[in-house]
Amino acid sequence: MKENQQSLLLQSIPRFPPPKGVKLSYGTAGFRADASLLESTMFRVGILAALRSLKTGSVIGLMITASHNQVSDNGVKVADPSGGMLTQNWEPFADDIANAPDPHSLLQLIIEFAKKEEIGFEGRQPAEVLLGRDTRPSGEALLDAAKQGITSVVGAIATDMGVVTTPQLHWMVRARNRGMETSESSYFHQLSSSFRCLMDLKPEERKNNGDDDKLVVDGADGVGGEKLQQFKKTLTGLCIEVRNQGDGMLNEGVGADYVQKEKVAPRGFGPADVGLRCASLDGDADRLVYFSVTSNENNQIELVDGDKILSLFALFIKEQLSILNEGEGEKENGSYQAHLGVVQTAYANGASTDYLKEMGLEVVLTLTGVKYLHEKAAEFDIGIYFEANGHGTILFSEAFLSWLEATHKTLLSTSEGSAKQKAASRLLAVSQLINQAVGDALSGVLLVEVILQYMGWSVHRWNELYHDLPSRQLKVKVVDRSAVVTTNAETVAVRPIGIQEAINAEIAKYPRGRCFIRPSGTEDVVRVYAEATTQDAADALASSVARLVDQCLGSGTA
Ligand SMILES: CC(=O)N[C@H]1[C@@H](OP(=O)(O)O)O[C@H](CO)[C@@H](O)[C@@H]1O
Ligand SMILES: [Mg+2]
Repeated sequence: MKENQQSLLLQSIPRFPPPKGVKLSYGTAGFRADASLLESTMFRVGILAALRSLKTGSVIGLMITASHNQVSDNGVKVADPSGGMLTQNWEPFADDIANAPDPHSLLQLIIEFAKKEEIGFEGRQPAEVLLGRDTRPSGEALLDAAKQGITSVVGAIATDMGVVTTPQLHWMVRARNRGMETSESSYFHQLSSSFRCLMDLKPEERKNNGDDDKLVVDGADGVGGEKLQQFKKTLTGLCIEVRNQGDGMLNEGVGADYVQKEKVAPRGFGPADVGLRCASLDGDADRLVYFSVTSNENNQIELVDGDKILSLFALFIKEQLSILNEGEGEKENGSYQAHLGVVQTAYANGASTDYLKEMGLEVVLTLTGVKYLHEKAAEFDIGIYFEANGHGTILFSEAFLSWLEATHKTLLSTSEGSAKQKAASRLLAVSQLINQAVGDALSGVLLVEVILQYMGWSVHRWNELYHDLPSRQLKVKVVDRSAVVTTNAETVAVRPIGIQEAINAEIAKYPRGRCFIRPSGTEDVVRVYAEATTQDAADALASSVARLVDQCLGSGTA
């Protein structure tokens, strides 16, 4: 590393001393902590993002958000050139620099890493990082720290995209690296035009449905609510009312995480909404769940979670593929047997996995965290991934898309208006609508809505696809959550020694019981998940295992 670069870093590094006695980890989805602890982390991740840009010769994203966490928390995640999550190979470097205790050791780590990764600082195009943040009040100061980190790499450019959803920033990074326009309006334009195209391809008899059929969306009092309120004005054929647009406290009794975990209606929804089709976004709008208020009391809901969204998408895609392949002998006529697969985690409801397998789909389980699901889904021609909490998307391989585009062109010239041509158009429109970089609640909501209209289904009909096994999730606050170590896609705890045997003894008491624990990567808690044949049994199993965790490691249930 040249001297001018070293001295630039040495000038800026001391301005952001790390907090004392705090160990930070890149975790499930970037660094997260109380916002007051994060200035030095932002600055350092800014440096990392600029280095990543130099290494890849591409634009990189840096998003400041703590998603579903309480408003006083904040966090940061990095988007790679494809718009996906930062390559996992760089996570150890992120952990090391975030925790480097003094300027000298930080500089040393950067010099060594740049050498190992063969990052040249001169003679190439300068680094560029696109920055975004959610609506958290701490975001502005943290953005400034990140910018200073970026610009302490010689020549690096920090481009502020303002307050955006996480998926918008990922989309912009991807678009920019493909030579496309990166503005918010181009993002909205892509979503609305592909949505329009899918609406126009509805079966004739369903063409007039939908206009007076309202969807009510809980915006979590975050950035997603604001954006949807703005975006919905440009949509026709869909009536959306947005509540919790940002006047109330972010994520406080609202949002997809709250609705999915507590299984109750969010703030602002009540008896007057019984039976309506409702949806909830999370704090940075990368998660989406649907629900419908079922009773006048206790805010009870029918929850339609990420597993059901995945099932709906899988059904639709499978149907379009079979229309497209109808009557085509394998390998004849250029037909392409697309490899369709779905990816879930251990939190997926057991009934959903059974349902998807019965549909003849290949189902893969990965660790919790989009970075794992996305990677796996990218191995298919069409890979659909969803976490039960509503984070997911549909990935189309380049090879499949090229085939689809060519086939569509041929069909347009030979049999315009045929069922096959329409199926090809629909699949192409889905690939434009659904975010290819990361799960996106705004594009997700549009795809769900258009598929429901295509099928002529109500939210209740959709929810009847299969019946969820009753489940319960709890959090346990412990002294050190890293004391829990898991294996087998997080379903077996190998540490603390003996705890898994005790959990197994509890599980054995319940028919079809399933339960596992794992340390959260976003909150300072151990999570407990339990499933059984009745809600009481799931609740009892979760509580007894939470007690075990507490006795073994902890200090009271969160
Ligand atoms: C059980 C659960 O919902 N876990 C969530 C949560 O991670 P944890 O590591 O469990 O805190 O936040 C992640 C980021 O949003 C999300 O990917 C993941 O699914
Ligand atoms: Mg989120």
